[in-house]
Amino acid sequence: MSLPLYPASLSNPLPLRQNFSAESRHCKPLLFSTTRGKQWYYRSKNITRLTVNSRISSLKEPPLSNPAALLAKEAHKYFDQAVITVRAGDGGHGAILSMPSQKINTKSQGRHEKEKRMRSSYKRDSDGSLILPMGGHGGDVVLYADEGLESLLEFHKKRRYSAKRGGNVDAMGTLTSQLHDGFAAPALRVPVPVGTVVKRKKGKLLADLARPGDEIVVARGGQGGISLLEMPEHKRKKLMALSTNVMRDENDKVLVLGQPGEEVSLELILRVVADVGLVGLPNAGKSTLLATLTLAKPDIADYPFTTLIPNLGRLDGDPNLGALKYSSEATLADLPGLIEGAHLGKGLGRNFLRHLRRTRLLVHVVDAAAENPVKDYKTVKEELRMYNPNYLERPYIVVLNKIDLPEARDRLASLIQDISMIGCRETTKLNIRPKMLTENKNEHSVSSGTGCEEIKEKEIEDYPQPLAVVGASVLKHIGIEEMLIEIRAGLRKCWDLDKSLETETTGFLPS
Ligand SMILES: Nc1nc2c(ncn2[C@@H]2O[C@H](COP(=O)(O)OP(=O)(O)OP(=O)(O)O)[C@@H](O)[C@H]2O)c(=O)[nH]1
Repeated sequence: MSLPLYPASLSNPLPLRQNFSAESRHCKPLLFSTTRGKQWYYRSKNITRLTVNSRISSLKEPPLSNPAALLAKEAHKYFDQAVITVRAGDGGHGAILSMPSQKINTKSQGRHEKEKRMRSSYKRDSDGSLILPMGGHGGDVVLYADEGLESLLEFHKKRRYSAKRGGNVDAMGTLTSQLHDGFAAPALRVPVPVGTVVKRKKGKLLADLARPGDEIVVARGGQGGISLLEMPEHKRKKLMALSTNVMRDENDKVLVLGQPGEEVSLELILRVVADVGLVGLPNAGKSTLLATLTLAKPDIADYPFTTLIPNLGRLDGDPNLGALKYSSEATLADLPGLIEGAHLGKGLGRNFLRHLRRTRLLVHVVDAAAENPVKDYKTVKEELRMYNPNYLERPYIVVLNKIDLPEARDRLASLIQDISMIGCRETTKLNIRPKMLTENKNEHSVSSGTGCEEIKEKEIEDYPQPLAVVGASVLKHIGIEEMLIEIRAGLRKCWDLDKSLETETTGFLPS
């Protein structure tokens, strides 16, 4: 069996591919001219092995028995995590060519003149050797953050993404000056929601696509094969003076084959990116609040856990800012209700607590008509503290909802006072930035070093008081303006803190 050859760059004579084994480094390198310049090639057994591996890994993926039904029923389990396999396109093939036969019409032109003209029409390298066409590069696979997507559910329906292969060199066996490279296949661009973290399956972090338009090449397309000139052995020596791309023996034919595209399994993890996170017990009115303030259309119903996956809505800028109106627009995330024990995974808890990670301002929504609103409020705060104490350092406001109901309206004043008093006055700049926050308190104690014991021991009363406590009925549109004023003031405070932190670290005022 002939052994394939593998391309390597001139500057780095070791092959670029990670699966290339050490044994092949001992193979004798060969230098060829390609349309991308001179390139080294090595003989290797690995291409055959790579192809076999990729087939085995594709067989391992277990198909979902009834994906659509399962996803609809248990969307909350799947919306923020997915494993996919991407395969870049193989390179197109080069061609084996022969030099054109030179029948000379001596009547009209001299033999040397015509030969010279034909030779000069070929593409040549700087050292005068012929450049032969190459197979097209296989398409890369690129993941990019798209604002239009909100969850990773689609990736459970389709788990495999393959880019196109590069085009072959279109040749009839004879070298002509008209020959072109095979076409390079376009990259396969796969949209993912903003906030998607891309990792190699059980491996290292590749990218955090946190802003719209962020992108990463996750699999590179294979390089196209080169073309070779074939000549009977007795004429080969003469031809080698003209070009390095001369086929020396049958084994060289593998160089003409395009290289396989990379195939990788990826883990996608979605972390919701929102300026404001709505938190509260189930049925407190979080989804109704989101629907009132934004154009979002979340499911609203009179039973707990109507919200299964976070809903996002866009809040318009502050009209008082005039021409700068849109500079203060923000994203709101309505998270599923938290219950006691959420930090341990009760209810839908733990999965969703992590989605607060990238929010700046928290809005606690409390059902003021409930039996004990202060206890409900404390339950939610305690769950946040147990999951990640840093969440309690963040600026927040409290909305006492459902004040259209008499039982809420009658005790509103005392509720506002009681809740305003929970916590300490001082605010710290510490950990305001969402990106600096760690996932949970265990991580926190490892990563933050000094002072973590102190944070762990703090009670909810030791964390800052709310920026504001407002009464509202989001259903009946009571107190909405006041609530909006407080949300915007809270957001401005977060942005100001961000700026001052930036100035402290860089020493420059941000533009
Ligand atoms: N009377 C009254 N009812 C309200 C108000 N806001 C919400 N509700 C009702 O409370 C119920 C729960 O509202 P949702 O917005 O679904 O509550 P949620 O906090 O998102 O609930 P989960 O999805 O379980 O987390 C619905 O029947 C709403 O109509 C309000 O201001 N007044």
